[in-house]
Amino acid sequence: MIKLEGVTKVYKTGVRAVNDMNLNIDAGEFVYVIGPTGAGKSTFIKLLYREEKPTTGKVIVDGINVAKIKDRKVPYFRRKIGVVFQNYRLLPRKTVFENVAFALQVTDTPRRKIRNRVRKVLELVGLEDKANAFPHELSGGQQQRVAIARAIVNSPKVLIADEPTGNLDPDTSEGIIELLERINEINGTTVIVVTHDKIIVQSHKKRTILIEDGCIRSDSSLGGYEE
Ligand SMILES: Nc1ncnc2c1ncn2[C@@H]1O[C@H](COP(=O)(O)OP(=O)(O)OP(=O)(O)O)[C@@H](O)[C@H]1O
Repeated sequence: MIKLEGVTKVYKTGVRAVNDMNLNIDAGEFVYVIGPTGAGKSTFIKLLYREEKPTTGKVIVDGINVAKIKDRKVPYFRRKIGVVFQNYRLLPRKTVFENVAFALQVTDTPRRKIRNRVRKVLELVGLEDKANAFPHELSGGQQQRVAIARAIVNSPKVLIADEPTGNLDPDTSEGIIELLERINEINGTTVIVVTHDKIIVQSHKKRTILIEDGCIRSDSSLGGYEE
């Protein structure tokens, strides 16, 4: 589903954020990406959803060479990939329902279909009773669940979460990770989670990729990592 071939990213400032990276992630995998601050984790995932283009090398997502996508086709490509961030990034003046529906409205889906689909994903994330609430009326964990619902409403093939539990307490974090695992299992979505949370990585025993200085230092399918 995801393939990196000799990928290097050098920013205009001269910083080499990703350095000759090679990687394969199969459809349906659940992968943690860990590493110290500044290691290149965010750059790695930005390359996947074409927020950045590689300086050299190839990034292939679902058979598509990401750097070759024409600018006007980027929105179509992005429907294959749902992205969730640490700070939720919800629209503050829209309700939970509207925040999730928004992602479908831009795709011209009929209204009835939108309603049914949004209800279904809100049920999956456990927020069916919060459809009419505004983001500020929700806890951090609930806001992250809305962000996840929004990210999966278009049924993407890949779901990327960049520090999804960074602002949450341990119990709430565990709930978010369990939800991401459920989406992986139920929908077969390929899930990539960037995290600093050692407890989560050590306890969930999923494939774990350690990035340091823009390189993959270890890649363990058994989960966990060596310090
Ligand atoms: N737009 C940019 N322009 C120039 N340099 C950048 C840019 N974005 C990131 N960098 C640099 O690239 C390197 C890798 O950054 P990146 O954000 O990918 O690391 P990270 O592993 O996600 O870090 P953190 O865990 O702190 O989020 C860092 O040295 C950073 O300063």
